[in-house]
Amino acid sequence: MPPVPLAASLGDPAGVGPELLAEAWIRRETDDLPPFFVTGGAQLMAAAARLRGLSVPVAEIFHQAEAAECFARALPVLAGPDGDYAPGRPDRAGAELALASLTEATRLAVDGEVDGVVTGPIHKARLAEVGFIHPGQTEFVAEACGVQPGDAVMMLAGPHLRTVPLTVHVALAEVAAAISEALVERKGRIVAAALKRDFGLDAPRIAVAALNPHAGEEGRMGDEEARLIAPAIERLRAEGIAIDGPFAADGLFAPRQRETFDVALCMYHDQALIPLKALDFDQGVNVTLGLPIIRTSPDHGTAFSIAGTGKADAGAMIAAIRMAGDCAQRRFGN
Ligand SMILES: NC(=O)c1ccc[n+]([C@@H]2O[C@H](COP(=O)([O-])OP(=O)(O)OC[C@H]3O[C@@H](n4cnc5c(N)ncnc54)[C@H](O)[C@@H]3O)[C@@H](O)[C@H]2O)c1
Ligand SMILES: N[C@H](C(=O)O)[C@H](O)COP(=O)(O)O
Repeated sequence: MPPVPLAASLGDPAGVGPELLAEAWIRRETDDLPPFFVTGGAQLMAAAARLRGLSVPVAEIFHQAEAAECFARALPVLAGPDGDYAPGRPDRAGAELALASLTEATRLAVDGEVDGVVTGPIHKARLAEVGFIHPGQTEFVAEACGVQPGDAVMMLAGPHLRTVPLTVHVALAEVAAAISEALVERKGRIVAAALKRDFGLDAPRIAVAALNPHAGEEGRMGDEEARLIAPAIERLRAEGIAIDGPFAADGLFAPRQRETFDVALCMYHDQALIPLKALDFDQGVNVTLGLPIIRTSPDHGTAFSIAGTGKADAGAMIAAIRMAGDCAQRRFGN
């Protein structure tokens, strides 16, 4: 029986998503990628590949079951909404196409028709203009799965580091108020379980970053560490989770420190994403933990300014496809 494929959404069609999916297909053998297909946009995908100078035969398919069979000779694209390829020029029609593609890929995963979904980069402000009410794709996919947004945990993963932001798309001014013992405990448990189930780590080591400089310097620069973070860590340790901290965040990502943990639970978006993107931008994957489906995405965004120029690196997209396949294999044995 052919393997169950992955569904990939286009992302914003004016961004780098389509050309990087085309490049991933070209590199399917050298990079040993699992079969995937794109949800919608057959003409657009062909145009994106052409402009990047890639010879990619596009096969329009009418059912996901056809994807694995034709993947070796053509890039399968599920028949559906399409559009003109206008790299670097986002518009309303493109945002609608991005949303339709994401919705269909997610539906197929939720219905168990595909092994997982790889979401192309969307532009959140453009999507909001066409009725997307979620802070990001993480929360959209969570809702489609019937999972509370807080229980869908964003992890960024690269060859050198894995990080999880405790608070995500929250203004910096609101971060301290959003941190609670319950949130640290809830996300800590989800991270520990997911690294076991989907990443094959028997006893994942979690390092928790402090919020304040010098981990609060014994209360002189904030007390969230002693009041909220440390008690939650203690309770998780009592449950048998290998978790430690809170550690001053400035030293946590130094090379020697990185060897002491499998994932860093960080307090806010940039605390988690800056080290990851500094070290692993071209191979960084955004993966959602705690879902009944597998969902990954490249760590980068739409990069409108370089879309269609051939400058965009396909490494993160390729890593996202490979990671979705690896997680699916561990979880479903496909
Ligand atoms: N996976 C996702 O859906 C995802 C991830 C991150 C950001 N975003 C969204 O993307 C939009 C733009 O965000 P941004 O400008 O902060 O980040 P961005 O990642 O689009 O761009 C940041 C910088 O990195 C460069 N870059 C991005 N991808 C690259 C690649 N593959 N190869 C080479 N260079 C690359 C860009 O040219 C730019 O200089 C925002 O709406 C943001 O929310 C989406
Ligand atoms: N915070 C993510 C990043 O910078 O990589 C990005 O905004 C994607 O978020 P979603 O996967 O929730 O769209």
